[in-house]
Order: sequence, then C-alpha cells, then structure tokens
Amino acid sequence: MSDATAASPRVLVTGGAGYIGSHVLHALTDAGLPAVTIDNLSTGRRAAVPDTVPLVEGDIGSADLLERVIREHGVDAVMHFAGSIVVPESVEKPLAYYRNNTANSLTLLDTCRRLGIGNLVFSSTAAVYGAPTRVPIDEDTPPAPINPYGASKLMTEQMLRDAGAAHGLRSVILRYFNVAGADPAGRTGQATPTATHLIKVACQALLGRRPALSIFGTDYDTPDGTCIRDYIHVSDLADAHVLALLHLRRGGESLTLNCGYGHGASVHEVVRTLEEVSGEPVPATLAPRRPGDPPQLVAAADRIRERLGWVPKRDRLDVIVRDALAWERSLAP
Ligand SMILES: NC(=O)c1ccc[n+]([C@@H]2O[C@H](COP(=O)([O-])OP(=O)(O)OC[C@H]3O[C@@H](n4cnc5c(N)ncnc54)[C@H](O)[C@@H]3O)[C@@H](O)[C@H]2O)c1
Ligand SMILES: O=c1ccn([C@@H]2O[C@H](COP(=O)(O)OP(=O)(O)O[C@H]3O[C@H](CO)[C@H](O)[C@H](O)[C@H]3O)[C@@H](O)[C@H]2O)c(=O)[nH]1
Repeated sequence: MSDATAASPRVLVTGGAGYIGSHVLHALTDAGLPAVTIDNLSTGRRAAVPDTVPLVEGDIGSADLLERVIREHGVDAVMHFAGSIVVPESVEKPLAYYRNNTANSLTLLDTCRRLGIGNLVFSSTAAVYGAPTRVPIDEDTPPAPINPYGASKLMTEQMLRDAGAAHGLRSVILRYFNVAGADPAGRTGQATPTATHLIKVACQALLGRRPALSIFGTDYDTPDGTCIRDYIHVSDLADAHVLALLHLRRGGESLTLNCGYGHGASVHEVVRTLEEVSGEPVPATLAPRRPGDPPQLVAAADRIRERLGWVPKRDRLDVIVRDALAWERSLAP
C-alpha cells in the first residue's frame, strides 16, 4: 500500500537530514503532521531524521525523483531547505551555488506546477539584504545581496513570486537571520564539524574541539566594536515553519517574512554568555575583520508575529547557547 492512501496529506521536506530541516521534521512529527524527506546526505545525516519520517536518499535536481516521491506519498505541500549554505564557498564556486540553490529550485518549482502542488515554504536568508545601512531591516528593504549565496536565494524568491502570479503556486518565503541552538530535547542539532557559525564554533572551542575562536573584527562602529546579529533559536524557527505550512493549507496568501527576534547581540556578548552558562572560559583570539561581514544585521520582526501568530518561546541568548552547548557535548569528539 502506498502512503498516498493515508488519510492526511504529507509535506515533502527537501533537505530534512540537515540542521534546520531536521528540527522542522521533529516539529512536524510533534504536531502530528506527516512528512517525507528527500536528502542527498551531502551535509545531512540519516540519524537526524525522525524514525517515523521516510527518508528518500537522492538529489532534488532530479525531476523524476521529485515526481515519484510526490505521487507515492500523496504530497500536497513542500518545505524547501535543500541547498548549499557556505558564503565564502559561494564566492569561490558561484556556479555550483547557482546550480544547487537556483537551478535545482527551478526543477522543484516546475515539478510542483506540473503536479498541481500549490503550497511551498522556502528557506531564504537575511543574506538577500546584503549590507543594509539601517537596522532593523524590514521586509520591504530592497534586496541587494553581496555574494553569490544571497543572490542564488534571491533568484529563487523571484521565481516563486512569478510562479505565484502565473500558476497559483502560493509560498511563504522565510528569511532567516542567524539560526543557532539545538533541539532542547537533544534529538538533533548542528552536526557539521566544519560549520562556520559563531555559536557552533565558540562551543567547539570551549570543549577543546578547535584550538580557539577567532573574533573577526573588533573595530566596527558598534558599542563594543564587534558585529551584531539577531540570533534565533532553531526550535522557534521550526515552529514558524509549521505555522507557515498551516497558513498555506488554509488557503492563505503568499508572504515574505523575516525570521528573527528584532534585537541583536554582539560577538563579545555571545562569548560572554557562553562563558556564564558553562562557567568556563572560551579560548579566543582577536582577529582581523572577515571580508563581507556587515556590522549589524537585526530583523524587523513584527510581520511574522502578525501574519502567522508566531510567538517565540526561546528568545534568550543564554537559552540558545545552553542548548547549542548541550548538543555539542553530546557529539563524539
Ligand atoms: N543555517 C543558517 O544559519 C541559515 C541561515 C539562513 C538560511 N538558511 C537556509 O536554510 C536551509 C537549510 O540550511 P541548514 O543550515 O540546515 O544547512 P544543512 O547543510 O545542514 O542542510 C541542508 C540539507 O540539504 C541537503 N542537500 C543539499 N543539496 C541537496 C540536493 N541537491 N538534493 C538533496 N539534498 C540536498 C544536505 O544534505 C543537507 O541535509 C538552506 O536552504 C539555507 O540556505 C540557513
Ligand atoms: O569563528 C567565527 C565565526 C563568526 N564570527 C562572527 O560572528 C558573527 C556571525 O557570523 P556567522 O558566521 O555565525 O553568521 P553570518 O552572520 O555570517 O551569516 C549567517 O547569517 C546570515 C543572515 O544573517 C545568513 O543567513 C548566512 O547564511 C548565515 O551563515 C559575524 O560577525 C562573524 O564575523 C566570528 O567572530 N568568529
């Protein structure tokens, strides 16, 4: 018997074995919403996928695979996480990023159009805003990406808007700010050992799994000289995805929404918070600025609360770093 005969439609989650996708699979499962995932395991891990969710190992660049999974599993909606995410790598290999993030998204959208799938939640990024001069950044700020990663995601946003107008494909585009932390129940977390994100790297340094954290730039025009970011707990972000899916299934209109808390923390504040939470020092060295880092990225975060009724539960830096550290400790060194 195929899953298509099951009572409730399934959501296809691309990239569900990755960091954010796996948290969303757990949130969907917790909410009793059936899902299936396609992942090529290029950076994802099989163990991150909940046991109850079928994992189809394969590449979303294959229209045949997408069509087979959508038909066999009775899919009515898609959440699209699969992609390449490392900004400096996107500068070195731009065409690989346009292929995996833009061309493969085109294949996915076209498959949705052909099969009449009308609901899509898309993982976009604050990187579409580039280096804005004013914070907080609202969704009407003209996008101006400064690297191929941001540009590759913005192109998918544009395809979604055009496909929405022409083919009735409704979408919720979620522009994530700085995603961090881990599932409070310890079921999944950021598991890529070479990840470059601040909180992950700081936890690794604290546990002796990296020699030290480099603090990139202490001469920015910010109160303590280090960059400011809007860190959002990955489980709050996962909840926003569930709400976005329910919005689309109710027939709600297409939306573009920032995902952040609306306030920022500096690199020094993050390090200090981790030291307070752990009671241990973070080995850190002061380093030059990392090219391409805007001094401040903070979301204007009202729209997502108004439009989806999202109420974050973990809007505290100490909770974010506590959960990130607990996850890091659980990983084999
Ligand atoms: N992590 C962040 O801070 C952040 C911020 C903004 C936006 N995003 C977006 O969120 C999404 C998920 O990011 P993440 O941090 O979970 O990254 P991740 O690398 O952990 O997850 C990506 C997943 O997609 C899979 N994948 C990649 N290309 C694929 C393909 N062609 N076919 C099938 N599977 C493929 C990988 O194996 C992995 O499991 C990405 O689209 C990313 O651009 C992430
Ligand atoms: O080892 C490190 C890593 C980071 N930082 C600093 O910490 C801040 C945050 O850096 P991250 O690498 O954690 O995150 P970014 O702000 O560079 O970018 C992330 O958030 C963006 C949106 O805000 C995009 O979504 C992007 O994909 C995602 O990687 C930056 O000031 C960075 O210079 C350090 O000092 N040392």
